Amino acid sequence: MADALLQIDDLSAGYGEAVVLTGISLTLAEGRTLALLGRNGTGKTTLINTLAGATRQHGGRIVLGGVELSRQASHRRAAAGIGWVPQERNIFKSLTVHENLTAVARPGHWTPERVYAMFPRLAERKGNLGTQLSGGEQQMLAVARALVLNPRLLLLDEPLEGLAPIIVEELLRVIRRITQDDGLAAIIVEQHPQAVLAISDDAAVLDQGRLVHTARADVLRTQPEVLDRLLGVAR
Ligand SMILES: Nc1ncnc2c1ncn2[C@@H]1O[C@H](COP(=O)(O)OP(=O)(O)OP(=O)(O)O)[C@@H](O)[C@H]1O
Repeated sequence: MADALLQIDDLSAGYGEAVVLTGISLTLAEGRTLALLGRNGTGKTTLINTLAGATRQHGGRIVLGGVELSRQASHRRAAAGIGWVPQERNIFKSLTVHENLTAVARPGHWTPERVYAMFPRLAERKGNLGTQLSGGEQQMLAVARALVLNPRLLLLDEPLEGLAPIIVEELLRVIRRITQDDGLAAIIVEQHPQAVLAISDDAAVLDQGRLVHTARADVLRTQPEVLDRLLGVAR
């Protein structure tokens, strides 16, 4: 696809000499959300980390908005438009919420004020240190921090993991707004498919480091037998 925002061609990557991902080819158009699914240990995090520049790429190409990212360091990828929310959240715990945002903010649509409007809980906790936040608030801050980078592509690695149901609802609502109303492209990794398929346009399933299925999210949602075969869950 000539006008794809993200183009991945025949990617292989892993850790040191170990190859985890093989032959991954995928495109994502501007403004679309991709649900990246797969059983435990199939390479979802490795793919996200590879896009963010945190693994060893063994072959293939990653192109974002016409810029080849493959050999670029993580900070250059952030400048090129990758907003990464890693599984471990990685907020600066010794800084306040506000300092976490201002430390990384880049000019653009997403200012700290706009982010606070989206996450009223963070606005209330502006002066609190990272250590004083609940798990859900830390996750919101991790998403907020990626947003103020004003990325072209947001990478969310299991953003709902370990959170209370009420926080899950709140985060899903915000992620939906960011991706659907504001048109930011995103890749969301999740173990539990239904919630993420409901807010995604496209879906891709990994198995043993390979891409084994791509579909429209709304179609895959209605195919419990396919979900069961690919993920071992029908819900
Ligand atoms: N730092 C690392 N060094 C070496 N191997 C790793 C490392 N991280 C992950 N792996 C291996 O890479 C493979 C894919 O792991 P990955 O975390 O990408 O899977 P995943 O689909 O995200 O799983 P999960 O849902 O459990 O997080 C696994 O076999 C794992 O053991």
